[in-house]
This record gives sequence, C-alpha cells and structure tokens, in this order.
Amino acid sequence: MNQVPAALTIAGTDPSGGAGVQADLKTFQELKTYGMSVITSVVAQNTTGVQDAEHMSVPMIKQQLGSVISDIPFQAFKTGMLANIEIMDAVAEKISGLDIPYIMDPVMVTTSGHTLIAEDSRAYLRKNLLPMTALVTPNILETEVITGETIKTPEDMQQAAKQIVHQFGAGAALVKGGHMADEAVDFLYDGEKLHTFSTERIDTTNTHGTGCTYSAAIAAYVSHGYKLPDAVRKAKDFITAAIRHSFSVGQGSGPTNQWAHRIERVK
Ligand SMILES: Nc1ncnc2c1ncn2[C@@H]1O[C@H](COP(=O)(O)OP(=O)(O)OP(=O)(O)O)[C@@H](O)[C@H]1O
Ligand SMILES: Cc1ncc(CO)c(N)n1
Repeated sequence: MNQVPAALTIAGTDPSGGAGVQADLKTFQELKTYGMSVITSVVAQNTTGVQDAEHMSVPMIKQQLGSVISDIPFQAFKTGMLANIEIMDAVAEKISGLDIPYIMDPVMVTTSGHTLIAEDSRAYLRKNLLPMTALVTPNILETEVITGETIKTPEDMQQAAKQIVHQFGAGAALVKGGHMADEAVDFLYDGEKLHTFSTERIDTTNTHGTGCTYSAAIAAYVSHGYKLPDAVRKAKDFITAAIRHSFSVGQGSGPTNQWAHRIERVK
C-alpha cells in the first residue's frame, strides 16, 4: 500500500520551469502530494517575460479533466491561468458538483507585466468561478480588479479580503502583499476571522512563479487535511524559504526553489 493525498492543478505552462504547471507539480511533489495537471494554455515564457501563448481547445480541456476526474480521486485542486471565458466556462462545467476544496490563483498579469487573461473574462471569473472556491489568492493588482477598489494600505487589503468573501462569495480570501513595501504581509479572511501572515521582505528579484508555488503549497497542505489557516501558515513558510533560496538562473526574474523547505527544515 502506498497511498498519498493527490492534488490537481488546472493551469498554463512555463517551459523555463519557474511558474505555472511546472511550479505546481514541483511543489506537490516536495510536499508529498501526488501531483496531476490539466493544461489550459501552452505559454512560451522564461525569466524575462512571456513571448507567446496558445490556448488549448475547449474540448481538449474538458477531455483532460474527464480523464483525471473519472480515474483518480484527489483531495484538493487549484486553478492558475484560465485565459478566456470559454476556458473558464469549460472548467466551471467540469468542476461543478465536485465536493473537493478549490483553491483559485486568479492569475491575470505576470510579474513581468504580461496579461495572461482576456479583459472581458475578469467579470466572468468573479461571477461564476469565485463562488465555487474554498479559497482565492489574489495579489494587490488582482484584488483591485476583483473588488474595483484601490488598494494602498494593509487596512485596504483586509477590507478587500472581507469584501471578496461577503460580496463575491469566495469561500475565503488570501490577499497577498508581495508587491507592497517593507514586510511581505498577507491577510486571510475565512468568513469568520482575519488572520495575518507576515515575514520580512527578502531583497531579491527572483520572484518568478511565487504566486503559483504559494497556491500549490496551500493546495498540497489542504490535500493532507490541514484546515485553511494552518495550510496557509505552512505554505507561507514554504514560499518564504523558496524565495530565500531562489535560483539566480536566466536573464530576468529568477524562479523560486521548491526544495528550500528541506534546507530550512520547514515543518
Ligand atoms: N520579496 C519577497 N520577500 C518575501 N516574501 C515575498 C516577496 N515577494 C513575494 N513574497 C510573498 O510571496 C507570496 C506570493 O505573493 P505575490 O504577491 O508575489 O504573488 P503573485 O504576485 O501572485 O506572484 P506571481 O509573481 O507568481 O504572479 C506572498 O506570501 C508574498 O507575501
Ligand atoms: C502559466 C503561468 N501561470 C501563471 C503565471 C504567473 O506567475 C505565469 N507566469 N505563467
């Protein structure tokens, strides 16, 4: 018998290995979670930015989801890049009715400033996908798009986390402050309480794929049975170590190190 929890990522690719499906699978593996992936878009990108993207057809995305869902049970899943309304709709159709925690990384724009989803799909994401989530993990910019409010202070972030749950129906919201000055502080609102996760800001430009790795780590911990505040706390330690020991590879913003938790003995 060799039974481990399983998790699924539904996302786009990164051939340079730092973000997207590749980051998710590395993270699942490090956290002793059997990793599976449904590819929504093939993206030509690297540490310097996005060069091109081709989206999978809707039938092919549904087929991949069918292949996984009909065969292997999993205990958590996440979505990353869902490029347009058609893709969001296909995913929504296939995951509706699944009684499995859904963690959404509402990927919109990359660290390097490239838009990964069509403008007109933002409203669809908010209306149709957010209410299906157990947790959504927007950065500041994504939080502004979802709420329509400008986010400048930690109080704005906390307010937005509550709004995303109460007004837009997400199960919980983790508003990430990786792009704020000073500390790297994130706020989780789980419908009842606000939780703060704060670490020192690491002085590095190697932050390619931080959001992907963080949400994948949360999904992995959830698949192991951790409840949200604990899963996020552990994932925060995991991503902080991964940024601290990030790789200075490539000409641009380097990727995070998913095995750093072993170096730092993150438990
Ligand atoms: N320089 C840093 N030092 C420490 N923690 C950081 C740093 N940059 C980001 N983080 C943390 O990493 C996690 C990911 O947050 P971030 O806001 O960067 O996500 P993101 O913008 O979605 O990522 P991506 O670059 O993949 O789009 C958060 O916990 C954030 O606080
Ligand atoms: C495929 C993909 N998803 C998400 C991000 C955001 O970091 C990225 N760069 N590429």
